[in-house]
Amino acid sequence: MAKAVGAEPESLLGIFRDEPRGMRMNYYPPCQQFDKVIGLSPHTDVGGLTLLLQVNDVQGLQIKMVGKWFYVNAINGAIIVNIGDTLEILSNGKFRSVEHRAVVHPNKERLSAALFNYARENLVISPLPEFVKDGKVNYRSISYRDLLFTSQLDGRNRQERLRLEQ
Ligand SMILES: O=C(O)CCC(=O)C(=O)O
Ligand SMILES: [Fe+2]
Repeated sequence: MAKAVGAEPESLLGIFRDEPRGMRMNYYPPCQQFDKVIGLSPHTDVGGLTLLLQVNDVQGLQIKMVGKWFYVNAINGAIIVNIGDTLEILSNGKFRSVEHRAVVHPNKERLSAALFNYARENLVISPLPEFVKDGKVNYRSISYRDLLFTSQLDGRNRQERLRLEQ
């Protein structure tokens, strides 16, 4: 990703190397009233990259694009890679975190496992100079701690609040 903007890979790698990882296992029981409930509310992940596996190959992950929800339809056993808010800010918006949610299946249970990579807890996150073209900084700085603790399941609101007016 750093190479995509002509930067040294170390500029991004250095931020996540040897830092904590988190893993979440999600279990979604089947629900006949699948159109009236939600498995996991719309949100973006907070960290760098998320590696996500639909453990028992039941689809349920959806992403929002141009105001509409779409199934991801992942290949069986494939790992889905999502971009998180930290990476969006570091990359000055070159890579955008994806708003996603999980829906439930009417008669199949669903399992997913997500591996998150986090930044150093005392890091102040702001766009890396390598990603700032023409001096245009698109995001306010925020401590990683504050970003983490303002995390809520509220769609893309968190990083939209950090975007600077153009
Ligand atoms: O179950 C899924 O496919 C999504 C899980 C997820 O978004 C998460 O754990 O952050
Ligand atoms: Fe997520």
